[in-house]
Amino acid sequence: MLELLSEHACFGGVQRFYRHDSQAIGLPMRFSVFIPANPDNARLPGLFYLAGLTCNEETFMIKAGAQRFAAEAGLILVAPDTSPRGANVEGEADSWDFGVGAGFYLDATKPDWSKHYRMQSYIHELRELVIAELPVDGARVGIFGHSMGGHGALTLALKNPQAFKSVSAFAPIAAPIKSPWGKKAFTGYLGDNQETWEQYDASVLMARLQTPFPAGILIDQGLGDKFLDEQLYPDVFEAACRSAAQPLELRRHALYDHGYYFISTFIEDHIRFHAKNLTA
Ligand SMILES: N[C@@H](CCC(=O)N[C@@H](CSC=O)C(=O)NCC(=O)O)C(=O)O
Repeated sequence: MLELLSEHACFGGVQRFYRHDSQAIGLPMRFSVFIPANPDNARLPGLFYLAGLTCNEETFMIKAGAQRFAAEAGLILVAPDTSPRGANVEGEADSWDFGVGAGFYLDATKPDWSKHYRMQSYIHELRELVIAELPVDGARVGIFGHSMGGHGALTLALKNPQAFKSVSAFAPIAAPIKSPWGKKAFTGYLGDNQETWEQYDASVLMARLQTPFPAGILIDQGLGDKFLDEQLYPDVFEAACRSAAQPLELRRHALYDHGYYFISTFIEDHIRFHAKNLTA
């Protein structure tokens, strides 16, 4: 059951914040939704946004400026939190890139973490929930995200193309097996066997892809991003797309950094990309 926490008129539609008891996580979780004006109560395409390290369910709705364009396109936006809250695992709040605010959109297997840190399953649960409880058309759901959330969006879509029919990302952690953030998260949540990490590496999944996304994948990357060289590896994902014959538009932008000024600059293009793919 959904508990409505707050509701705000926004661009002719409504911005809402909800809490619910998650079965996948085993704890209450929060998420946000933007629903455009929908006088006929029609089923509308839905677009999930997965946020990055240190973010929560509010960050995207407050900072990205997406609602204006979702209102124009007739898209419902859904933004989950980035980790369980209140799991009380020892050390879970000790660093900003692991634990609280850093669930990495995977299902942990290591003891202590495996009980609640199940964000991959949670995103699927939330998808089913918004289809059941809100006017989201289950046949027209897309996904995008930023940094850790870009990694989440790419891996969830690549593994579940029937669930997520359109995918894009801002500055994704595109080859986490090579990235210090990814190595820390995978070691902590999954253990030392690197073969188990591959199911959560977008570049590995892309290299093995059987059926490309016909509408292509859109990625924007700032060249002034301080995390680009050490953490993100868009070139590795680009090479994997080439080998899998996956159409990819990877746009590299001089000067832009890793933050929400970058995202808000290009958010309109992403909303239009998904609206086109999900209404075709
Ligand atoms: N605290 C960190 C910076 C954390 C950061 O930059 N988080 C990004 C996502 S990074 C990858 O997932 C973010 O989206 N932050 C929210 C925001 O409002 O910018 C540091 O000290 O560098």
